[in-house]
Amino acid sequence: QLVQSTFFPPAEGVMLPTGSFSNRVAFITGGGTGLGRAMTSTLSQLGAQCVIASRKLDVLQQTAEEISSQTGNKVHAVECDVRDPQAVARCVERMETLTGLPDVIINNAAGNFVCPSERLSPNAWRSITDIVLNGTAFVTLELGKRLIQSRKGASFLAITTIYAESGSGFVVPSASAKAGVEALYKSLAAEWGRYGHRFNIIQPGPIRTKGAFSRLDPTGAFEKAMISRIPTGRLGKPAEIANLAAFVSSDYATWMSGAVIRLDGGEYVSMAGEFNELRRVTPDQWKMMEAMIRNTRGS
Ligand SMILES: CC/C=C\C/C=C\C=C\C(=O)SCCNC(=O)CCNC(=O)[C@H](O)C(C)(C)COP(=O)(O)OP(=O)(O)OC[C@H]1O[C@@H](n2cnc3c(N)ncnc32)[C@H](O)[C@@H]1OP(=O)(O)O
Ligand SMILES: NC(=O)C1=CN([C@@H]2O[C@H](COP(=O)(O)OP(=O)(O)OC[C@H]3O[C@@H](n4cnc5c(N)ncnc54)[C@H](OP(=O)(O)O)[C@@H]3O)[C@@H](O)[C@H]2O)C=CC1
Repeated sequence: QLVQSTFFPPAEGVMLPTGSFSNRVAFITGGGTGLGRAMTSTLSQLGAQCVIASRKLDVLQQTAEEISSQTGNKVHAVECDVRDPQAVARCVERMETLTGLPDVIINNAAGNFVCPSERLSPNAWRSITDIVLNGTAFVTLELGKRLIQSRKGASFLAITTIYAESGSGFVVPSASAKAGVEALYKSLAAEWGRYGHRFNIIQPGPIRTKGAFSRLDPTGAFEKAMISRIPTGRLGKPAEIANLAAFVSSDYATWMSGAVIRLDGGEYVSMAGEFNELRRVTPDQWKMMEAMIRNTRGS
């Protein structure tokens, strides 16, 4: 952490009023681990009945039991590989039996690893884009059609990343798929408002989770450099994403649709600005540079 991080301590308590999600059902893909788990925990604390879905049923069940026993609200675990549209349909059928159709859908499941693009096999490309773009599309279309049929409104949220906008080397399948997810959600925000559906996007900056860090910084060599370019001087916390996701999915945000919200401690703008490296210039060096600039004449 950098010294300035003391100005920006994370508030990790639940932000919204108790009961904000009473009588609501939330469906969270990848809800068994990392950020998905944090979002599930927050929504459950706020009164939601949650359904979490991913490939590893044992992981889901453990998370579901831990959160349910803490909050007193039921969390259901449903096995689902989002790459398989038939598995998604079966998962949604199971959810309809358990809880009915959801009020809140969070497309959070993802796959990623750092890899020079010239080393990617077609299957490596497919494995990431299938989870991230096709998986999000299959979940969204399956639920969207059923919600439309039932005339029920819902809030859809996709978790993308700051490089969905800029692109990024070494995570090219993820960058391409996350950009596709953003186009999907912005497009549906325009098309499906008439059915009572909102679509929003959160772009997190780096937040320590086992899933992300083990695949994106396996040696730990890049963490220091990452933190040094974040103006608020620290990584994000899962609870910070969870509070924002809860707000975006809540009745306090019913006028929000088609929004792309970056939560990254300022990392994106810090990497983007042409002259931001001048942060390293010392006061004495500035004195000298200013004198040189002021002395420039006629050119
Ligand atoms: C430090 C953090 C800073 C910023 C973070 C910003 C953004 C973060 C975005 C994220 O999405 S983080 C979330 C990360 N979490 C996960 O990835 C969890 C799920 N991931 C997985 O299950 C695996 O990692 C998976 C994506 C590879 C999928 O697993 P699956 O079992 O379906 O695939 P396979 O193991 O069969 O592999 C498929 C295919 O890919 C090739 N491959 C796998 N790993 C690599 C690698 N490291 N480098 C190159 N290629 C790889 C593998 O060889 C297969 O291809 P072939 O069949 O051999 O051709
Ligand atoms: N942590 C970070 O720094 C950042 C994370 N993000 C995004 O946040 C989200 C959560 O990531 P994070 O919590 O860090 O990482 P995790 O690895 O913990 O979360 C990924 C989740 O996706 C699930 N998943 C993967 N493949 C599938 C599949 N085929 N079907 C269903 N579920 C699947 C995994 O469960 P299982 O293995 O059981 O299937 C896992 O629970 C992702 O969208 C990621 O891109 C974005 C920017 C930064």
